[in-house]
Amino acid sequence: MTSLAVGSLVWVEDPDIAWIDGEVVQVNGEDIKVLCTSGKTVVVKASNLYPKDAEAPPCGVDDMTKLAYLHEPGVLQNLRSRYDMNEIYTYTGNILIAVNPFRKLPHLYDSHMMAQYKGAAFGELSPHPFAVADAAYRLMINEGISQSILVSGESGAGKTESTKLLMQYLAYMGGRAAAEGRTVEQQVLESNPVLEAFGNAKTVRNNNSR
Ligand SMILES: Nc1ncnc2c1ncn2[C@@H]1O[C@H](COP(=O)(O)OP(=O)(O)OP(=O)(O)O)[C@@H](O)[C@H]1O
Repeated sequence: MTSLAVGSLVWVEDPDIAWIDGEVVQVNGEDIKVLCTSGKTVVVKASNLYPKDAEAPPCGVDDMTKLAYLHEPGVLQNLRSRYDMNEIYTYTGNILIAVNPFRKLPHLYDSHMMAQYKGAAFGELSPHPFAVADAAYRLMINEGISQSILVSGESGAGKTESTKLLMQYLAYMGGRAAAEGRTVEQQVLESNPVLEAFGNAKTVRNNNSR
């Protein structure tokens, strides 16, 4: 980190909460004394400090490319600010980051939401898996090229749930014709529990691991 002066706002690694913010109170060569917001004072090497953006909005930003500093504490702070307001999705450019809410948020995924994302320009509405699915669907239709959506994360992160949402949206867009009173969308989504019953198992990180 460059230009460390007394009064600079910084992030310091913390053994309990990963990162804590504080203010530089003394500079002694490479050794920097920081008064953390917890009230604790620590002495840290300058190379282990990260600048904190004093002007970052308290409610976070919906696309992390808007952050002044795209380092680990900055990214985690932004995701946390948004999560605290029940905003579980955040973009980094055209990548969607999902933070597992571990509770049901049905208002985020109803048919009204799907209708809103239909044809909306990417980035115009709040970050959402429906926006990613819509962009892929439109590229497939308009360019006639196969599309892939990569869903990655550790066990229990929410890959299966996110994939189901992507499937839900693609089935909504592509399968309107009703057969035997049920739409293709319903039929595709109803096959999920059967596949999960045979293909999933409980692990220490996830009750419904694939
Ligand atoms: N968007 C969400 N809304 C509500 N609950 C969620 C959401 N995403 C994940 N969860 C919860 O977290 C649990 C684990 O998520 P999920 O099965 O999708 O993880 P995974 O990344 O596929 O894990 P694994 O790699 O072990 O299969 C879900 O059973 C669900 O309870």
